Amino acid sequence: MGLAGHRLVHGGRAVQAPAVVDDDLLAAVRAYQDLAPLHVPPALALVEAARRVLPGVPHVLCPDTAFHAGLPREAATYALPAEWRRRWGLRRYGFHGLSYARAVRRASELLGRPAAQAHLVLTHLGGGASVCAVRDGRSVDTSMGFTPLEGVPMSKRSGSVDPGMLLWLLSGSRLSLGELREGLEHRSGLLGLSDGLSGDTRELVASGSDAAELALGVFALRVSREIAAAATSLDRLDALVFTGEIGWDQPEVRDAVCRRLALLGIEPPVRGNLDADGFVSPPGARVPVLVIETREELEVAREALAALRIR
Ligand SMILES: Nc1ncnc2c1ncn2[C@@H]1O[C@H](COP(=O)(O)OP(=O)(O)O)[C@@H](O)[C@H]1O
Ligand SMILES: CC(=O)OP(=O)(O)O
Ligand SMILES: [Mg+2]
Repeated sequence: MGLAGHRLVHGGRAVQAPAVVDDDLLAAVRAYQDLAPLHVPPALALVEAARRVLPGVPHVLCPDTAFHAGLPREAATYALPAEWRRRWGLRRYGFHGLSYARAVRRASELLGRPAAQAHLVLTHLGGGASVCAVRDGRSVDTSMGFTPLEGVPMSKRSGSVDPGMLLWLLSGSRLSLGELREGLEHRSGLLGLSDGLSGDTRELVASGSDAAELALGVFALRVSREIAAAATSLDRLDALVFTGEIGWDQPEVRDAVCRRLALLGIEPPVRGNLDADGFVSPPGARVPVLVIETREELEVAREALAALRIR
């Protein structure tokens, strides 16, 4: 028997754990697609096509949000009118959960400590970027919220910006809703910071221009700030974990982030890129720094199999 596993970035309230697809579930997911417009519509189109090509196998949706489903309420709640929160289900969900679930398991193997006892800060830096605090193996805070637009700057997405500025841009006839969305989702982040040069840190590091330096500087500041903030949810820091495409292949970014975190006992890495998951911190470092390759597809396979075994 076969099965097909699918990454679903936003499960909303419809899919809080890996679940086998049927028509009702897909209809429920469709209600959430505009909360992750870059991710969910193409994923749903793929699920529909895969169901037509492989009608005889179960299709399992594995949500990014599942890893954060148990966020403490202080971490999940926005300081907004309670009536709005109730009416529209406004809350912080968190994303990159498949990446974090696997990275926590790999980090605990490398640290020789059970995942259920691990206190970690992890950062997934790639097309999308986020930070997550893990306490006793569970997500207790994360930088992305209701949508994958909150938090640190990303390749082309803005991350958090002053909500008052967004209101100002929308008022009068400065920007339309469509223009604002397009700018925040496609022309911001590293690309916007570097004045359109690139959303890819490899090109920014190679460029060495003033605009590239500004982009990398803002990125390192925002990521290290979010890491320090995440650490306030932990009693101790067993390790800092870099993952995501940039986390994996950009030693200059890891170095710039770690240099800002001396107060947390983190030292600059002594190793560059690795061939396999491992340590980049010096031997005996007070806080080990780990680099773990993103393999979301392996986590999807694992979670999809587990979902079927339970049934
Ligand atoms: N150092 C980097 N290495 C790899 N990808 C990078 C790097 N810096 C930025 N990126 C961007 O991150 C994305 C990684 O690819 P992909 O995995 O498809 O994106 P996503 O994280 O959105 O799933 C690409 O858009 C790429 O341009
Ligand atoms: C949730 C998210 O932003 O995912 P990605 O980094 O794959 O775009
Ligand atoms: Mg990705």
